[in-house]
Amino acid sequence: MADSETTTPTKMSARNVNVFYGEKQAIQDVSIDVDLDNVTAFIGPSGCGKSTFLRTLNRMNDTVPSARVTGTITLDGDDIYASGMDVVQLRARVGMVFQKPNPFPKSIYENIAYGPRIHGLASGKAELDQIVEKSLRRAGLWEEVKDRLHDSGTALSGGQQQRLCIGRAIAVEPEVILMDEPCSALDPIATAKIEELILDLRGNYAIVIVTHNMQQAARVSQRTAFFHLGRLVEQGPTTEIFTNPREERTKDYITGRYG
Ligand SMILES: Nc1ncnc2c1ncn2[C@@H]1O[C@H](COP(=O)(O)OP(=O)(O)OP(=O)(O)O)[C@@H](O)[C@H]1O
Repeated sequence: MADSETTTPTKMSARNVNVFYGEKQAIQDVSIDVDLDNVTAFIGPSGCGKSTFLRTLNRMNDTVPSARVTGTITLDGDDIYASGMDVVQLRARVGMVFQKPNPFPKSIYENIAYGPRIHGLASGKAELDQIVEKSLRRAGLWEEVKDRLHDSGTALSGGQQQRLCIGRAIAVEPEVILMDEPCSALDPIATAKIEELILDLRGNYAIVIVTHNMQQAARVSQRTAFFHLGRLVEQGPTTEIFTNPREERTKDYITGRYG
């Protein structure tokens, strides 16, 4: 199991959150806190709403015309659905890594430099170069790409592309990183590298990961939330959820009885 959870301040809070796609309700009355220094795993059977809920945390659901969110979600106490919220800024603070690596069809350097440039984080080329190096180092990719920064990001292997996407998220200095099944398109070696990276990043960012892989949830997370049919059934320290779940449905899922 991953290192035990630490008691850390809450970074994000969701209270009584519902999500609808048109008439269909995909998330029902979910309340959960995301801690600053822990990795939180969302697990549950396909279609239970993990991705939908994850996407409420940086308003990615805004991009789906039929989606509607009710309830309250806060980041450092501020309502992220408040009318004055700058969504571009929010998504820089709450970054996201997707299931399929999706680097821009640009150079490795540009993949990382783009965000800091548009957010005005660098005053010149030298500072931008530093941000690119620091982000690629943090993403565990620097040594592999430092001599070919101007090659296309899409020419990297799948695992390298995913680390590039993590580097791209890190480059704009996020506070929270949301990962939606970040390893599902990767082989076991590339997966192990991403898991190591998640453990390295822990403590610098609040991290939430959606995963279908129980072993992965156990390895990388300190908190686990189990979703079923759009509801949050149970949440708690990962060790407890995996060894001593309170709910029968959680036990059935983690022992592979359904899902
Ligand atoms: N854009 C959309 N429009 C309409 N319904 C959607 C949309 N996205 C998801 N849904 C529905 O919402 C429910 C939850 O889907 P979601 O993708 O969040 O589940 P999930 O637990 O992440 O599933 P999986 O593990 O298979 O990725 C499903 O019934 C799904 O069909």
